[in-house]
Amino acid sequence: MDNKDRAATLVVGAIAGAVALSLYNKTKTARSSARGSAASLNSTSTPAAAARKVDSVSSSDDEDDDISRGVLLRPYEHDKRMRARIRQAAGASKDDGESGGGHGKEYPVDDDDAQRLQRTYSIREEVVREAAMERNRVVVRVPATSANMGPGFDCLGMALSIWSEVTMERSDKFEIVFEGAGFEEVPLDETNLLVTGAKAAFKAAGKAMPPLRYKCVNRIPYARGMGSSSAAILAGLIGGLVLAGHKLPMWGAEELLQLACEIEGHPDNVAPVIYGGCQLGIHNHTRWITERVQLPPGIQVVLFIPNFIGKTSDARAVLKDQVDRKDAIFSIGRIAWLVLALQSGNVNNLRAGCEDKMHQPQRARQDAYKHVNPMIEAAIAAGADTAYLSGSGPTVAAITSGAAGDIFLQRTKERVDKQVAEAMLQAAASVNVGGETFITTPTDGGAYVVSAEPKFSEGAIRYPGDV
Ligand SMILES: Nc1ncnc2c1ncn2[C@@H]1O[C@H](COP(=O)(O)OP(=O)(O)OP(=O)(O)O)[C@@H](O)[C@H]1O
Ligand SMILES: N[C@@H](CCO)C(=O)O
Repeated sequence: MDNKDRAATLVVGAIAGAVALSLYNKTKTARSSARGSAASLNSTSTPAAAARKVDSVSSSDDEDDDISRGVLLRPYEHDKRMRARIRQAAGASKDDGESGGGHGKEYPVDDDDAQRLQRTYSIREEVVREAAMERNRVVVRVPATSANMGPGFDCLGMALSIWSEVTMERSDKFEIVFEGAGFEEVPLDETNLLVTGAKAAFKAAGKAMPPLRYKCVNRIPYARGMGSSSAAILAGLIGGLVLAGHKLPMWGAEELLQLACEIEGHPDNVAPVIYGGCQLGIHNHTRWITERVQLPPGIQVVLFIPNFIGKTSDARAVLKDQVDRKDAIFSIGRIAWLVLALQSGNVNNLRAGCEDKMHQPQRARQDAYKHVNPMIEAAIAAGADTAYLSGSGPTVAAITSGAAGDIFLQRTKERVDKQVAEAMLQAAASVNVGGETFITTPTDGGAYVVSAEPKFSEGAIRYPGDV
C-alpha cells in the first residue's frame, strides 16, 4: 500500500471510527457518568473534529486523562492504565518517564485493587518473557472475509462463516498439499502465502524456519474477493507462531495485526480474520489499529461467486491515483452512514451506506465485472437490504435481514435470502456470467487453533481441540 492509499484509508477509517465511537459512547454513558465528569466525545460537533479527537485519544499525552475518566476502554489502553495504577499503588512517582502521563492524577486504587493489579502485571511480564514450547504439528482454522462493503475501501470488512483448515507440521522436506477451492491455480512453492505467513512468524520468534509440510483444505473461494489471501497469511502466521513456540505480546500491541498488515498492506481483510465480526481498521501513523463494528442481528450474506478469478492486483490497477473531491465527499458520507447503520441496527440505511465512488464504479466498468451493477440492482429489488462488490471482486455480496434460527426450518417463501440468490443468478445469466450463489452469515469469532501436538491441555485445564 502506498502513502496515498494509506492517507485515504486513514481519512475514511477515521470518520467511520468517529461514528462508531459516538455510538459506543452513547452505550457507555452510565459507566462514564458513574466515574465522574466525562469529556464526552458525543459533544464533538463535526465528523472531522471527532476524527481528530479519536486520534488524540489514542496517541496523545492526554490519554491517561481520558482513560481515568472512563471515557474510552480499548484493549490497547489496558496496559498503560494498568501500569499507571500499579505504579501509583506502589507509591512511585508518576513523573519518571515510565507512565507516559505524569499528570499527578489520583487513581482510584485500594489495597485489594493494587494487589490484584500487581498480580496481573506480573503475569503480563511473564507472558512477555514466556518461551512457549515448540510444537510439531498444528491445525488452524481461518474464516473468509468480505472487505470494503462499498465505501470502506481498505478499512472495513467482515468475517464470514466459511472456514478453511490448514495443518502445518515439521517435516524433512518442504511440501504443500492443497485441496478444495483453487487447487489448480494456487502456487505450491514458497510464494504461497501460507509460507509467507509462516516465515514472518519464525522471524518474529527469532528462529530459523524449518522445513514444513502444509496441508490446506480450502473452502474459501480462491481469488474471488473473499479474502483467500488474507486467510492464507493468517493461517501461516498463526500456525508458524505455534510451531515456533512464540507468543506475541497482545496487550497494547495487537502485534499479530501488525505482522499481517505488513504482508497484506491493509487491514480490511486481515483484521476480521483475526478478530471475527466486522472490523474497522486504520493506520494511526505508528501502527495498525482496529475496532469492532457491531452488526445487526439476524443478517445473512448472499454471495454470487463468478466462475472466474479476479486478482486484487489487477483490480487495483484500474484505480486512479487521484480522487475527485465530489467523489471523496460522496464516499466519506457513505462510510459514516454505513457504520452508523450497522452499529444502530438500522438495516433500512444499509443501501445508501454501501454506495461508493472510490473503487466500485471504476471496477464495475471493466468487462469482466459487467455483472456487478445489474446484480446489485436485482438483489435489492428482490429484497436485499444492500449489495456491493465484495473485496476487489468479482464476487458480489448482498445482505438480507430478519433471519432467526436455522434457515432450513423456515418456509421457503419467507426466505428473503433465497429470493435474493435467485435474482442474483438471473442477473448473472442476463449478462452471460457464470457462477454460483452461496448463502452464509457473518461469524463473530476469528481464526483459531484447532489443535496442536504436543497438546496445549495439561492436567485439569483442557481445551476443545485437545479433547
Ligand atoms: N494460499 C493461498 N491462498 C490464496 N491465494 C494465494 C495463496 N498463496 C498465494 N496466493 C496469491 O494471492 C492471490 C489471491 O489473492 P487476491 O487478493 O487476489 O484474492 P482474494 O484474497 O481471494 O480476494 P480479496 O483480497 O479481494 O478479498 C492469488 O492470485 C495468489 O497469487
Ligand atoms: N481493499 C482491497 C480488498 C482486496 O484486498 C481492495 O479493494 O483492493
